[in-house]
Order: sequence, then structure tokens, then C-alpha cells
Amino acid sequence: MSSGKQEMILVMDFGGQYSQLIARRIRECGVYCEIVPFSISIEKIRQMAPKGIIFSGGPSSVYGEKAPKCDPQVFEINLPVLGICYGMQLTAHTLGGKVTHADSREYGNTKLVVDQKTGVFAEISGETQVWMSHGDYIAEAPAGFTITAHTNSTPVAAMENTARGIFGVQFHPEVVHTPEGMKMLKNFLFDICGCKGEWNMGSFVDQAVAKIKAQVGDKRVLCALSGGVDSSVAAVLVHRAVGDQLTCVFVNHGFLRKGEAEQVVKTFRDGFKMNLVYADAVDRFMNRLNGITEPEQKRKLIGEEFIRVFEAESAKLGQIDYLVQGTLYPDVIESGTETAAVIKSHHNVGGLPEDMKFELVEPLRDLFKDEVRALGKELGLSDDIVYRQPFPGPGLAIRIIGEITEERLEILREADSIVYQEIKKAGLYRKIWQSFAVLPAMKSVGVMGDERTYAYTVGLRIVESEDGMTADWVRLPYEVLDSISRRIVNEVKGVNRIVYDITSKPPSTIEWE
Ligand SMILES: Nc1ncnc2c1ncn2[C@@H]1O[C@H](COP(=O)(O)OP(=O)(O)OP(=O)(O)O)[C@@H](O)[C@H]1O
Ligand SMILES: O=c1[nH]c(=O)c2[nH+]cn([C@@H]3O[C@H](COP(=O)(O)O)[C@@H](O)[C@H]3O)c2[nH]1
Ligand SMILES: NC(=O)CC[C@H](N)C(=O)O
Ligand SMILES: [Mg+2]
Repeated sequence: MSSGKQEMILVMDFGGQYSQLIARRIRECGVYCEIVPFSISIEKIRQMAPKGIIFSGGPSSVYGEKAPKCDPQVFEINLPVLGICYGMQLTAHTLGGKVTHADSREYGNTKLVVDQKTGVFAEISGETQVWMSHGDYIAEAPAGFTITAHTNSTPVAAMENTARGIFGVQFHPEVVHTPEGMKMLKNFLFDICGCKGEWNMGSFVDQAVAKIKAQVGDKRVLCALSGGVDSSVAAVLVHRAVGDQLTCVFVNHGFLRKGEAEQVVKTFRDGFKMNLVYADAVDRFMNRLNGITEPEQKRKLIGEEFIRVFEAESAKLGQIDYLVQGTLYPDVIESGTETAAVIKSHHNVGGLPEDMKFELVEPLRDLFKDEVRALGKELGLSDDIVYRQPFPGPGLAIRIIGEITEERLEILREADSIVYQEIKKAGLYRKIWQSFAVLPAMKSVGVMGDERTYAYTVGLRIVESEDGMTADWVRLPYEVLDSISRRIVNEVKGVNRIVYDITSKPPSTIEWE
């Protein structure tokens, strides 16, 4: 994506949980950023011509046998380097310092004492809170380095060699729990690397369009369009790049919300004037999921069935080789990577069948939801689309615990529609990340009109979040909870009890399956 001319920072990935978060913070500072594997060659770095390099954290220990190590020449090419956590330990190890295992791990909020307010610490408080997550520590900094900060248990919590432009911090400046972290990153970007910070979403559009053109040339492209934020933004971006070579396919798998199919078709066919195919696959999906109760199996079957529908539509259109998806970074990391664990297989990543022939076009794969929303605004999408709450591709199928039946779908669809209406009415829709109903598919006893009932329980899941990676339940006003509860029990036949989910993510997840 790099043009070579614009200012850019490289994040070298050593397998850290927060590598993307580092990249995202840098973009927030107005500097373009790319993540590259730690094994990148010096020649490739020279070609990319970054203004500086950041080493991410990582689960390994530098003295371990299989520890990921970059080419040590990286310290000799006159580029500023900032090592974070493992990245700093590797810097110390490579340049002759000493890294050893600590007796006690340092984890979470920690008080940092800044010994020298230079380099990344320019204008930082003398004592500042930072987020730590390490079991190794630097016992001796390499020759030529100054120790710039320490904590109670870490003697070298930060170090620098200003003459060589090499800096290291043991803590994580990229997480929100390090309140002055952004200031430190800015010090590195602007004062040390000399960046100007002129990158913005407009520049992202230009780069993404160029990249899509280079990937697909004059070939035709299919876009998996759900009408949600991500695929809408992806579709508009690809449309900008290749115009009428693009055909969007919207799949009705039968697990959509009330009125959703009609609304998506209306918005995109009439409003956007895009080629849109409406694929009615309700029977296919219902047949495929008949009797399936295990959540990962549901997700994988749905992921596969989506691709089969796209293949069938592509064949009708005369064979298309490229498939656009609105995949975001959290979909990728939660589906599991070489270094990260599988949390759940998102249908569009971990749920893809192995024999899929499409080449994927995923322009949003490195971004987080709020960045995609900013991009959507940049592309001129309406607020109705940009601020739509996320809706998972597998839809209501993963909000019915256990077997999916017509009856359960109908109950959930009606209940969910009431949640939507009441949240809208209370003026809360946009303030909330997601608000929806789930059907745990358990029944309990009630009494209605002096008669015994034995009917379903509906769960309410209403959460706030910045990027879907972590979330907390919303302290909804009692009156709103009350009207949702009353309306569902009164209006949806087969329900006699409402419960409110009051767990955060982690330890729960947002969806129930
Ligand atoms: N019903 C559908 N028809 C076609 N493609 C779909 C459908 N549902 C999901 N997809 C594809 O799967 C991708 C991932 O779904 P996901 O729900 O994460 O994104 P989205 O629907 O675009 O945005 P949002 O997160 O706001 O709902 C979508 O970007 C889209 O490419
Ligand atoms: O397109 C999707 N395909 C999926 O398989 C999927 N699973 C979860 N989600 C959405 O991702 C966010 C995080 O959800 P969880 O906390 O349940 O993992 C929430 O916003 C979820 O709605 C999905 N989206
Ligand atoms: N978060 C990290 O980068 C950890 C680095 C190293 N594995 C340690 O435990 O010290
Ligand atoms: Mg969606």
C-alpha cells in the first residue's frame, strides 16, 4: 500500500496481542503505518522507506530457543527504533545487554518513575501510570544506553540511546491503561522520527483504491454485501476502484432480522444504483443447519454455505474469481492466528471452507470498527448506514442456543424487533454498541391471565464497546428495561420471562454463541 513517498512507520510484529493496536494508535496520530513480520529483510525495509520502526511485544523470551529475532542490521540503517516490551528486551539482548527471567511477573497497572524526561518521555509526568505485562526483565542495559525510567520491580523500565535513535519501553504505551501512552508515541513519531502527521482517512481511500485496482485489474468482482457497516464501506470502496466490474450479492439465509431483507435491497438497489443480486437461500441454510446445536459447527456450516451461495451466483454471472468481504481486524484475531487462540470462528474468516476458489479482496482487514465508520463518513455514506449497530453474519442462528427451528426464529425476530424499537424510542440506539435479544431456548413456568404457562425465556444483550474486542453491559434506565420486558411478554406469543445479561466481555463474549 505504501507509495514510498508518504511518511510511514513500520510495526515489526513479534506475535504480540497488541500489534494492531499499536498500528491503530499511530494512524490515530495521523501517520500511516504498516505491520510487517519480524523476519522482514533489510532490503525490503529500505524499499518501504519508513520514518521509523516499532518492535511489538510478544509471548516469547529472547533467550528461548525459538525466540523470534529480526536482522540485527536493523539497528545500523539510521532509522529510529522503539522497542515495546519483548521488542525492548530483544533490543537489549541484541546490543549486548542482559535479559533474564524475573522472580515475579509484573502485570497490570504499575507506577512508573521517570528518571529522565528525554526522548519518548519529553513532557511526561515524573510519576505516571503504565500497563505492564511481562515475566522477563532487562537486568543490564546495553553499553551506550541510559536508563530513563524504573518501577518498584523493574530496574530498566525504559532506556534510550539518543545518538543512535534507539528507544525501549517495558510497558505498553498503546493501551488505554497507559494514560500518557499516546503522548509518548507522539514524542516518538513527531520529535524522534520527524513525522508531520498529515495522513487521514482520505489518504486511506486513495491507497485502498489503488491497491484494489492493482489486485483485480479489469476482472469482475463479487461483493458479499450484508448491508452492515463493514461490507457497505467495502462495497463503496471497491465500486470506487472498479465501478461496474462489481456485483454485490446479498444473501437471505433466513436468519435476518425483521424487515431486514427488504430494507437492504431498497437501500442498495435504489439508493446506491449498484448491481445487486438478492440470493434467497432460506431453504438451503435451514436444511443445512437442521438439528445442529454446537456453536462452532453452526458457524462453520454457515461460513461454508455462504461461499456455496456465492459460487452458485458467480457461476450464473459467468464465473467471477474475486470475492470482496467486509472483514475487520477483530474478525481475524478472534478466529485465531498462528500466535493467537481461537475465540470463535467468524464465518467470514475461520468459517471459510478449505476448497474455496475465490481470491479474497478485503480492504478493511487491518482496521477496527470505529476506523471503518470514519472511513464510511469519508466516503459519503449516510449516518443510517455508518452508525448501524453491528449484526453478525450468521445472524439469529447464533442467538438461538441449541437447535434452530422456524418457531424459535419467529419468536426471536419479534422480540428483537421490540428491543430495537424501544432502544430507538429512548434515543439510545447510537450510543450503544449493540442491543439485541437472544433466545436461550429454555422454558420456565409462568402465570398469565390466571393460567399456568410453560414458555420461552428471552435474554437481553445490550452492551457498550469501542471496537468489539472488549465490552460492558449498559446500565439501561429501569423504565426502558421495563417497557422492553412488558412489550415482549405481552406481544410475543410463547415468551413468559425476560432476563438481562449483566456480564462484560471478557469474561463473556457479546454474542451468546
Ligand atoms: N447476509 C449476507 N449476505 C452477504 N454477505 C454477508 C452477509 N452477512 C455477512 N456477509 C459478509 O460477511 C462479512 C462479515 O459480516 P459482518 O457482520 O462482520 O460485517 P457487516 O455485516 O459488513 O458489518 P456489521 O458488523 O456492521 O454487521 C460482511 O462484511 C459481508 O462481506
Ligand atoms: O460477521 C460476523 N460474523 C461472526 O461470525 C460474528 N461473531 C460475532 N460477531 C460480531 O463481532 C463482535 C464481537 O462479538 P463476540 O464478542 O461475540 O465475539 C460483535 O459485534 C458480534 O456481533 C460476528 N460478526
Ligand atoms: N508482553 C510482552 O511482550 C512479554 C515479553 C516477554 N515474553 C515477557 O514475558 O517478558
Ligand atoms: Mg453484519
